Amino acid sequence: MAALSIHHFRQAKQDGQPLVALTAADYATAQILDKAGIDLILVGDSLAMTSLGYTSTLPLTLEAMLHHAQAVRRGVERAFLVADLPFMTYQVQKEQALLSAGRLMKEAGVNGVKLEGGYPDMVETVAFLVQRGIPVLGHIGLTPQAKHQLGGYRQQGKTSPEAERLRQEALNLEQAGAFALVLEHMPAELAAQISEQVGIPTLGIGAGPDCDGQILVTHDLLGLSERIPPFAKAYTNLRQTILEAVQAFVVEVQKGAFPPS
Ligand SMILES: Nc1nc(=O)c2c([nH]1)NC[C@@H]1CN(c3ccc(C(=O)N[C@@H](CCC(=O)O)C(=O)O)cc3)CN21
Ligand SMILES: CC(C)C(=O)C(=O)O
Ligand SMILES: [Mg+2]
Repeated sequence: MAALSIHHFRQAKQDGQPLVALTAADYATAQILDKAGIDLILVGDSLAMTSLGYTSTLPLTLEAMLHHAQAVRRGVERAFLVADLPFMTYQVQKEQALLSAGRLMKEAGVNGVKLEGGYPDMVETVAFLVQRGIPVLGHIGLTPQAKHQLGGYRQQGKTSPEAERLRQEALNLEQAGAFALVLEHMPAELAAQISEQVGIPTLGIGAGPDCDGQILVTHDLLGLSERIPPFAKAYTNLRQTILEAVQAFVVEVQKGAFPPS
């Protein structure tokens, strides 16, 4: 199976073919997503919450991200593989971002990185990485690493100056060379406008149906999360399924039915 390249994303937008992206944090999940034909697999820093039990994405280290990205890499043959740059591994200066992205590419074999924010310094950082051959996925709207600045995981871009700022950030990130943009938790109409304005594809999460593709956290889709954001959808309830399987094992062992004699 041929691995997808950066060109697939622009082509999909031109063809009006919706892009599908999901997160993964381990080998088995990555294999299943890849088999299902997902276009992009993100080793999202949300794994700090879904897989590690933290209450935000802030504690995740670059070492922990490398460990998960390496596991995911072994399970992916076709999808374009992107890792989030963890909090404070890229914001200090653009050289820090380059070194962090470089480690993820060399030590985990990811195809690109995602970083949060479209403010002028971050746009410069994106250009710095792209010029040095690193595909960058932008991320604007709700940027979870800024939760304490934003006052929680609230929808962004609700006022008209805020919406205008996000439209400008999208254009600036496109100009800097980002190959696609994540639009998180913003009004559907704003995400639709941004998607029409930029030539690169947008991947929406809580950003309505008119993005060029959608991304979700796999734990939410599978019903493994304790709570899911208001915009997510659980397509199954694996918490319940796993509980029932484990309870069946407990019962069989306790009554001597497993292993069979
Ligand atoms: N499992 C999981 N799924 C995600 O989509 C996700 C994460 N984790 N972790 C990182 C961020 C956090 N996300 C979230 C989390 C909660 C809300 C949420 O509940 N929002 C409510 C209340 C916001 C508030 O006032 O604090 C809302 O109505 O917008 C939204 C996005 C999206 N991302
Ligand atoms: C939800 C996506 C966009 C993300 O950044 C993550 O999972 O960390
Ligand atoms: Mg993230």
